[in-house]
This record gives sequence, C-alpha cells and structure tokens, in this order.
Amino acid sequence: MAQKLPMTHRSTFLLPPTVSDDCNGSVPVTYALIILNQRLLRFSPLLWDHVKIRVCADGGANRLFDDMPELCPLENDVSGIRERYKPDVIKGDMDSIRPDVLNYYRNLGTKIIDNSDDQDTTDLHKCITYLLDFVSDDKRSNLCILVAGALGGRFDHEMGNINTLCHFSTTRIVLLSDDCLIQLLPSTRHHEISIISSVEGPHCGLIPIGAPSGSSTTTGLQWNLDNTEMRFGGLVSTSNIVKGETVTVTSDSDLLWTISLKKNSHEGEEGKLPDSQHVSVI
Ligand SMILES: Nc1ncnc2c1ncn2[C@@H]1O[C@H](COP(=O)(O)OP(=O)(O)OP(=O)(O)O)[C@@H](O)[C@H]1O
Ligand SMILES: Cc1ncc(C[n+]2csc(CCO)c2C)c(N)n1
Repeated sequence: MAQKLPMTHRSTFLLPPTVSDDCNGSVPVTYALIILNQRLLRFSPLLWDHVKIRVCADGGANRLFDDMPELCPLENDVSGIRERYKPDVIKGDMDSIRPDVLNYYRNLGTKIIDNSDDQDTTDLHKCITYLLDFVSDDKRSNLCILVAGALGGRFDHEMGNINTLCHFSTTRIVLLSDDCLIQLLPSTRHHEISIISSVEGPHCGLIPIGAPSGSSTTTGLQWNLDNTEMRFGGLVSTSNIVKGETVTVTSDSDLLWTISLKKNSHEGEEGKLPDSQHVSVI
C-alpha cells in the first residue's frame, strides 16, 4: 500500500501568540473561532488573539456578551470590553440569542445571518459552512477552526458537535472545553501530533467513531496500539497517557483524538494555560 502523507498537529493556539507561531511544521495556519452557547472558556481571550475571524453560533453571542467582562477582571470598562470582543458574524436559527444582544452587536457592525428556515443542521454546522465559503479555495487547507464550548453540556449537542467533525472530515476542526480538546484524525493520513506538555496532557484517548477500526498503530503513548482493532463494545483507547513529545497515529479508519488541557488550579506556574489577565497584556 502507498505510504500515507504525514499530517502534523500542534496546538499553538493554547500558547500566547508570538510572531513565529501558528505553524504546523513549516505550514502557516489560519485560525477561526466559533463560540457556541455554553459558558465561555476561561482561555477565550487567548483564542481570540490567535484567530482571524470570530463567529458566534446563535446563543453563543449571549455568552460572549455576558461572560467576557468576567474574564477580563482587571478592566472596569464593560462596554470597552464588549466593543473590543465584537464578533464578526452571528449565524444560526436565532432561537436562543436575546434581542438585546442581537441589537447590541448589530449596532456595532457585526454581520447577522438568520438561518431560521433550516431546522435540519445545527448552528455549529451553519457556522462552519459560512467559514468554508468565506475562505478562498487555496487557503482552505490551512484553515483551522477552533470551536469553544463544544463539550461538557447536553449530550445530544455534544454528539451533534462530534458528528460535525465527521461531516467536515477534510477540514481541521478542534472542539474545545475548559478540560479537553477533540479532533478528527482522517484515516487517509499518517498523524504526527506534537504535545505541548506545559498546557496539554497527559491524559488522552483514541476512539473510532461511526465504524470499528480494524487496525490502528501508535507511538508515544503509555499503552500503544500495534495493528490493534478498536470498536465500541470491544476495545477503545480511553485513559491513555502521552509519554513523549510526539504521538504518531496511523489507522484504517477515522479516529477521534482527545487530550486533556491543564488547569490553573491543578498545575504549577509551568503547566498553566494563560488566564485572561496574562492575555490582556500580550
Ligand atoms: N449544552 C451544550 N453542549 C454542547 N454544545 C452546545 C450546548 N448548547 C449549545 N451547544 C452548541 O451551541 C450551538 C448554538 O446553541 P443554541 O442553544 O443557540 O442552539 P439551538 O439550536 O437553539 O439548540 P436547541 O434548540 O437544541 O436547544 C449548538 O448548535 C451547539 O453546537
Ligand atoms: C431527524 C431529526 N432530528 C432532529 C431534528 C431537529 N434539529 C436538528 S438540527 C436543528 C436545528 C437546531 O438549531 C433541529 C431543530 C431534525 N431536523 N431531524
């Protein structure tokens, strides 16, 4: 069988932005942010500073409006914070956004896209479609969509969000919560995941989704897979531990990769994600 092309992954969006970052190996990445209708992630201001475009999925706009001032405790000027953290677009079926929030951002110049006629795709799906249309064909392979608030809430929403990864399987999408991230590793590629141990790990998992995986092989984990079969009802790799700086994964089916994110409260200075006060001075 032909050798699979390598695909590199490095979660540079978890580090403070620097001039030279946001690369996967030598390839520059263009980040976009989608904010879902869940409590705003504690590191949202950091994500905000990495991305080129910010989209709120329907009620996600309420969260940006309500929660961002709390994430910037050093600043008293709530209106100033809201103006600085203005989404470029709000898109969805508009059944969750409050009228005051909609009017507020409309008056600031946010583009509003009402898709209330579509009750068959989720607001996340609608926002990803917008971003893919927004980015030119040649830039699409460099796009990486960060989805804030995708996990840890209603199970039907969580599964809908994971289904979206499968639907847009050729697009780099990272689902984020305060506790972990999830992304899809397409079976067509050999994956090389750089671990930024100051902010992520060590807990991780590899999970077949939609169909069993006949054969998966990994390096860099405490419990590596060696042409191993995985299926629901049989083995899936949960509660695994990253051991090296790089994890490699090859599989005959698409897998979900998940890794824990370090928390300020659990880690020393070294292992913490920057909080909003650090971010505001970057
Ligand atoms: N509890 C949750 N857990 C995970 N994701 C969520 C949760 N709530 C909302 N989302 C995500 O945020 C998006 C926007 O949320 P919103 O509440 O506006 O959607 P909705 O279509 O009104 O949902 P529903 O009608 O099912 O309550 C959803 O499409 C979903 O992706
Ligand atoms: C089989 C089936 N199940 C659920 C829905 C409902 N639904 C799915 S996505 C969505 C929009 C949410 O903003 C809604 C209402 C449907 N249409 N078809």
